[in-house]
Amino acid sequence: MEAPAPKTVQELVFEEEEIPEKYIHREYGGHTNDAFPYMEIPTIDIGLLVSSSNSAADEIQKLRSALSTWGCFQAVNHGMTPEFLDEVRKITKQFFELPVEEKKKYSREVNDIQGYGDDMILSDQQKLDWSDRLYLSIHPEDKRKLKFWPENPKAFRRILQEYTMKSQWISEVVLKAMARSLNMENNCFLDQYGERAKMDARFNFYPKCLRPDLVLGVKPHADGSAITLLLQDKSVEGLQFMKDNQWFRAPIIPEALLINVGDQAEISSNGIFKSPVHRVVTNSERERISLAVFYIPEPDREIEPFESLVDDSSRPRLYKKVKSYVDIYFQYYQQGKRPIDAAKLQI
Ligand SMILES: O=C(O)CCC(=O)C(=O)O
Ligand SMILES: [Fe+2]
Repeated sequence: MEAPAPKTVQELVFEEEEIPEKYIHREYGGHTNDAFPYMEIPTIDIGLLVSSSNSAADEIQKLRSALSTWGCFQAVNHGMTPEFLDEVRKITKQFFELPVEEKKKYSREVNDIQGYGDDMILSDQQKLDWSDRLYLSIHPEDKRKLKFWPENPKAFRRILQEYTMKSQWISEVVLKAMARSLNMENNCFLDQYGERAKMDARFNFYPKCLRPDLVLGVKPHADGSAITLLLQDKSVEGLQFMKDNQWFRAPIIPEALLINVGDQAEISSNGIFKSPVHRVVTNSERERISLAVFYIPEPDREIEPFESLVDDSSRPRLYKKVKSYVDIYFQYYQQGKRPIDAAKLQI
């Protein structure tokens, strides 16, 4: 007989008073979000990146500087209206508000990432994240597993389809601008990642937690993607980025998408762009949602630093060639290690 599926965090909140040991992070400092300073995260106008105006060059310089320091920026003027972003937040909330039994129609299978559920358990010592998720492959279309795509709320599939198309356009604009900012040919990232690069969506739900000082919504990690587009909750903070060994909280700009470098673009750029370590803290008063879209190279592509960014004297090659990075990623992540360390060359 199969073992019963583990409880989602939402069920724990309803049924149990004590926080189970596997969620408790002993090393976590027990601070609330407002104990941390805000990061100075740059805002970039996506419309300017595609324009031929004089300000385009300045914006591209700003992008390079953002991605080589914080590794992220707030994207505005990206073609999605604030009303549309609110609709995306609304279907996310509506899905997680459904009764548990209804959501379980979309439960992921034990060893598959797609579907609804809690943190995937890959190691015995693993600490669990205080969040429930719905993980869906959204592009290319033949990678979709529609049985996991909610039919309730009614608008879910239509809105996700539109969000997918717009996110793809934004990702391509950003990847081309990243190339130009390095004085390279427009399509070099896109060509390395392949025509059938994937996009996966992760809808995150962070229930309230009576002891936010003991748990983490998401443990510290850097993304395994090439880049990630994040739609934050409109009013509840929780996301934090690490820089120079200190945590900073990410501010909310309701109409912006927060875009960050993932490990694979750090590798392609030979370390010029930084894949930032980030985490999510929880909150005793309010639940929080977010939606991350990961842009992931085709699995059989070899990802390695561009030749033109390697120079034996001034900028030695920092990373090996990697393939199917996302597979090694999860093994490392769940043991609390940084997967990109596996790709580093000893210098
Ligand atoms: O919820 C957030 O703000 C961030 C989530 C995140 O880092 C992720 O899904 O990889
Ligand atoms: Fe992340």
